Amino acid sequence: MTRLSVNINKFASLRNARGGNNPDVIKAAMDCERFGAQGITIHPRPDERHITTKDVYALKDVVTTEFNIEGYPDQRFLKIIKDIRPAQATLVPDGPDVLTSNAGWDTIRNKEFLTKVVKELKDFGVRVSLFTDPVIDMVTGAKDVGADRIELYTESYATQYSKDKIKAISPYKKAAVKATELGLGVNAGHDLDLENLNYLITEIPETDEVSIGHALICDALYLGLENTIQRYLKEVGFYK
Ligand SMILES: CC(=O)[C@@H](O)[C@H](O)COP(=O)(O)O
Ligand SMILES: NCC(=O)COP(=O)(O)O
Repeated sequence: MTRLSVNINKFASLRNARGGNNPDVIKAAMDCERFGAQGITIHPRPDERHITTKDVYALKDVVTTEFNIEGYPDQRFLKIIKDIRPAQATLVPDGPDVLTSNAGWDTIRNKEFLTKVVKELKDFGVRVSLFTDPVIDMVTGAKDVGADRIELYTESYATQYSKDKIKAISPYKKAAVKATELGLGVNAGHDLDLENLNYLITEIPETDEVSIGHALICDALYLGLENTIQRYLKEVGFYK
């Protein structure tokens, strides 16, 4: 069964636009869980453009489902993980100034660095997932550095889905098969939405978890948060 983790970054983007506490990010996390989300994902970027360090510590006390914290493993991030001990840390190779995540790790070139940080995080009792392009060598590299899971970076799947979904999913299926062979769990995320989600899950049923933020929050503006989460749960096959 694939689990749905709701990425709540965009609640914080909206809140930060006015500097007050509307919407309340902590309440939003609790509501997402109440409405059925099986996890909460955040990506506390160094510039605090959305989720702030203060949010991270406040969320620790309220998240009762799987807490997944994403980020580049610099000293700030490592301290957050050490203090919070979430269920999962997802490492992304983002520079501090990217608009949004735009690539998976080169797990071969960064082997030494990743081996060190993956071990450090696993020693905290945290599951470690690496944001990875659907490239076999990168999946093998993720295994070699000691990761527990990969998170397939689904931007190119999402972009190509409407033109040729069979072609779009093909490298992802191969990467997921390889990951499973190697004993790695498989997560997926980035630009997943109500259009492209079900096909991904149908073609890669071994997907352990999807983390979805941008499209889900946009949908919630029209459909309401509870209804939207229920619709995403339906797409991941929760209501069979
Ligand atoms: C790793 C990943 O794909 C997401 O965390 C994505 O980067 C969302 O981050 P933003 O909300 O900052 O775009
Ligand atoms: N890991 C992906 C994520 O958390 C959300 O990505 P998006 O749905 O905001 O593109």
